[in-house]
Amino acid sequence: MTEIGSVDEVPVIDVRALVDASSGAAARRAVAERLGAACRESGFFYVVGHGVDEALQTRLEALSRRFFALPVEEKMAIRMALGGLAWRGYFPVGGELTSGRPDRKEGLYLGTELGPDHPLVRAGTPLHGPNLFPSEPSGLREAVLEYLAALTRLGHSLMSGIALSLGLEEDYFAAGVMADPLVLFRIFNYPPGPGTAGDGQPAWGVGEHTDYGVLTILKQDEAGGLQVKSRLGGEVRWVDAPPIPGSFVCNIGDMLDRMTRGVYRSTPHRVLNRSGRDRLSLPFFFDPGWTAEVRSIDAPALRGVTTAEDSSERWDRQSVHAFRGTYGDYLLGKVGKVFPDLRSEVLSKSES
Ligand SMILES: O=C(O)CCC(=O)C(=O)O
Ligand SMILES: [Fe+2]
Repeated sequence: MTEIGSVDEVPVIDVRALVDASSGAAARRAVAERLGAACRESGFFYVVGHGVDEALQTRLEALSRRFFALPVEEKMAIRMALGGLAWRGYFPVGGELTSGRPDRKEGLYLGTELGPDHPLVRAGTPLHGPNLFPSEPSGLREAVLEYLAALTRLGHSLMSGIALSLGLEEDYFAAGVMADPLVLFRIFNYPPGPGTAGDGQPAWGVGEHTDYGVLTILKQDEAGGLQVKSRLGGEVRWVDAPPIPGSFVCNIGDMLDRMTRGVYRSTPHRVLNRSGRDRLSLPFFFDPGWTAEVRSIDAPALRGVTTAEDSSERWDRQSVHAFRGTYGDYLLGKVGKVFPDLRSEVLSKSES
């Protein structure tokens, strides 16, 4: 397999063999080994050879830019408050908090399109339901749904490699916690702006955090600004994960960290848009099913590993390893912190 190179500590991995169902076992295992190494070292990696149609990506990016260019009143026609329990819609700059501070970004919250008759929607399950698509620009709905289908396929392919890297059957996740994945998707626009906030701190597009689920697949534009907290060699430092044409940046989330007892790391990251223009990014979150029980995995590659407890070093000082329950329980505990205005509405409805 060709080595494409790496950007600081974030390797670039050609995943063609995992995506192509006709590839041989040895080629798949070779990719899996590289994924496993990246998950242990930085928890971040780029993927190329992923097979996601470039024309679809270009179309989605152009439509997203047209949406964000609309006057804010028009965008607010699909504000998140109207999405209710499904947690979908638009939020304006400053509407989301990470690490307790408002982020310098606006965004559109999306996810798997579920109609009112879907059993989870009927049961009033938070974060499940129909999307709130804008009326303008037309075509955004179709592009989003096509992209979600393509990225869901890619998510399963990458998870088959991650399963192999742990010495598990390829379908371990697809037949288990990812059988009915919770797919959340966001389109963010980070406006250009002051490098610092009023208190002299950097005006973060997104503050330091880890992602909650299993795997995040991020498409970012040319502006750059994503930073990853590297701990390679025992030294903590922030490294850039700049855009690489044709690639996605992937990182693993808290649930894979939890399942692997801290061997595969959900690594903190943050965004600062220093480009002087808008920065568009599209993170796709591939998460365990809402009712999936997340526990540590008995994998050959993890035998004899004791849990690496890192809560004292974590951005939120919380232990993912102490967590017991379903992914839905975990996520509900988190979302209220990032959208305090919506918290009471969602939590009170889901309890009733
Ligand atoms: O926009 C980005 O580049 C990253 C966003 C992110 O980290 C997140 O939404 O969890
Ligand atoms: Fe993130």
